[in-house]
Amino acid sequence: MEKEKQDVSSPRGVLEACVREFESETVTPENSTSESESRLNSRAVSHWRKFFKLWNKRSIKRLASFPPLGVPKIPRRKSRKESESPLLNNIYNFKSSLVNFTLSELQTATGNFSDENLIGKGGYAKVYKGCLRNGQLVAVKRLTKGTADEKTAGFLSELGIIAHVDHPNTAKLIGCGIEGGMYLVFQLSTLGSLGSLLHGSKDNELDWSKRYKVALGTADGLLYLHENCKKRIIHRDIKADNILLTQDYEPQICDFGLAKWLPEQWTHHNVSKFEGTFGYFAPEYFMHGIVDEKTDVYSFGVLLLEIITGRRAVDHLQQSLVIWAKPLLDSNSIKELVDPSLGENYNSEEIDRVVLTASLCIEQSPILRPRMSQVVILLRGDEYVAECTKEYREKTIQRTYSEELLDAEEYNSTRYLNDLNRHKQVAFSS
Ligand SMILES: Nc1ncnc2c1ncn2[C@@H]1O[C@H](COP(=O)(O)OP(=O)(O)OP(=O)(O)O)[C@@H](O)[C@H]1O
Repeated sequence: MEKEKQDVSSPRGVLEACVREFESETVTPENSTSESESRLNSRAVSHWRKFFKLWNKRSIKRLASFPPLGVPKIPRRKSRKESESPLLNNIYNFKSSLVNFTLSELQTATGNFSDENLIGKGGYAKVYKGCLRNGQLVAVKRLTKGTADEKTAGFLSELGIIAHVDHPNTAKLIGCGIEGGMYLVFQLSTLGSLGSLLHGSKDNELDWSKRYKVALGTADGLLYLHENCKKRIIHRDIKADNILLTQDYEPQICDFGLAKWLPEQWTHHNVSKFEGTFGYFAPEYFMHGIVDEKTDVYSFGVLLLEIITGRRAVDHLQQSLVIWAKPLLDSNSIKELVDPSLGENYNSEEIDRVVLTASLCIEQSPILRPRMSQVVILLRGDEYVAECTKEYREKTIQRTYSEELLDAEEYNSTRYLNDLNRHKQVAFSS
């Protein structure tokens, strides 16, 4: 057991190293910047400890024989058909499988973009259900907002990212169209978005096992974007409306309109214009415009809270879910947190894991938030670790820019709540 504790490549080692790292980085009196921050940090460590206790209680024997942790291999999608547009091929390094649709093909598929086929409306686009000549069901995203230049920029930016993304938990782009407008054509996700199922008017279709599946799959998709995709991608708009569900409730991350590639050597990206969705913003994003992996982790934490509670990130009274949930998370009041429509029909071990993961992901200081590779371990627990392959790609733990900045700065919970309220006022004042 002692030997395993020392081994940072074992699952137990990874988690214990995290706890040790948190303890040494956060609660020593020398580097604690204020009393309140120290209290805040102790709370985060105690969240990790709670998780760890849970882990220890159930899996001590099996853990000893676990193989080192590996990242599952992602199957590559096979090519469908050569793109018909050499220009787009050259400029955007298109996947060879993407189709260039004519306007008349898209009109035929969507009943001339009829209202009956309108299945989604976002800030930038209208999305129509369609059926291609070969019978394939599609979602056609027609960019509607902004000047011609803004539409082109938005289209190219989303296309440039989504065309490089290929994972079971990301939306599947089939092709695009640039005749008579800007169109992106995706495989249809028949159940629509997680947001529409969680908050829609239909009877509750999402039992706990489906919600847990959605949480796991979304974490896998986001891990892929951050760490396993050809480019390092920050999504920047993770929310329930941007998680689509296939017929068997497999989640697919969609809407790469705000996504950013971060070159390896960049610590972070800075933005001056606020884009995204209020209620999901990480504090370092609205305070400093910082975009990196940890800003997505925060949004993912809010998404987990939505899944647990069935509440919106910001409700009709403009109350923030994070502010509502924080005291309940801190006191581990699971019964008060859980969506009343679930009753007691949930697996308490799974819900404990999801609640603790959410608590960590919404920590105001990015350094206290886990990375997506840690989130996947936290959410899946020992069942996942037991299935891990022998391959272990050791990665040096590099701190993200926002971790460095927030660590260096005194940022306590009173300031955080003040900032959150201030930004809420700004967001809703126009
Ligand atoms: N492939 C798809 N299958 C089914 N429904 C989809 C698909 N793609 C999008 N939708 C629906 O359309 C909605 C809007 O899509 P999307 O988020 O891509 O648009 P947007 O204008 O970029 O939105 P936002 O304002 O969030 O940026 C989604 O929430 C979803 O309900």
